[in-house]
Amino acid sequence: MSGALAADDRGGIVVDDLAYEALVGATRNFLDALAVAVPDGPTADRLTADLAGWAGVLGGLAAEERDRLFGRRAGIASYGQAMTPAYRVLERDDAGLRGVARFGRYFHGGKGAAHGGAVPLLFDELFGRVINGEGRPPARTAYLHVDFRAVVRLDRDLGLRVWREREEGRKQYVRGEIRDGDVVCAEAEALFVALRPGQP
Ligand SMILES: CCCCCCCCCCCC(=O)SCCNC(=O)CCNC(=O)[C@H](O)C(C)(C)COP(=O)(O)OP(=O)(O)OC[C@H]1O[C@@H](n2cnc3c(N)ncnc32)[C@H](O)[C@@H]1OP(=O)(O)O
Repeated sequence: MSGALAADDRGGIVVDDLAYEALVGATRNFLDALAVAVPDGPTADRLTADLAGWAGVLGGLAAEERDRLFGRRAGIASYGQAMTPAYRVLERDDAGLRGVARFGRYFHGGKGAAHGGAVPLLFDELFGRVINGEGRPPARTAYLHVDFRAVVRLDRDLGLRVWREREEGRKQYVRGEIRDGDVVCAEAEALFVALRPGQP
């Protein structure tokens, strides 16, 4: 077993964050390879069977939402999920965060640029992380506005910045930007509304 960044024991299962981070990274590499590959029939059949086998293994390890790891491990890259482009938080406090992101080939839209839906997806993820900080009631996105200023190119380290703008009762406004060097590729603004007790 690899050394753990953090480990805990969940009903006899020892969680190893380093191993899980590597698994999510391997999943991202797989999706990037899938997005550009042209497999012949037998190769596609073999891969389909392998994937079905692993889906069965993982299916036998399913946990309740509160005990899952995917998107729930603050100490590892992208909180341990592969749904959004990969990111890493470099600095974070209650006011916001700075980090880096990389859009892999899985997020290709066309002509070398990232898919237009992947950009808001990343903003929503980052905004949610900032707004749903320690000790705050959970809040959901009410709206998310994105301005696409320049194409987001794939396989490049991009700068991220997210900051809380203002708060009005349950309403919290947040802004962010994605930069490629000095070029602002996308800017976003969102409203999050804190949930009342019992709200889903
Ligand atoms: C969770 C843990 C995650 C923790 C983990 C975090 C990881 C990432 C999370 C990403 C976050 C998401 O994607 S969340 C998933 C995407 N979002 C959703 O599914 C939300 C669906 N919508 C809803 O559930 C609801 O509409 C709410 C909760 C947003 C608001 O409903 P409500 O609670 O009944 O509040 P309501 O009275 O309507 O509105 C309250 C105030 O906000 C204003 N308001 C409401 N919507 C809007 C709007 N679109 N544009 C302008 N203003 C609006 C109202 O005018 C009002 O202002 P005033 O009259 O008071 O001035």
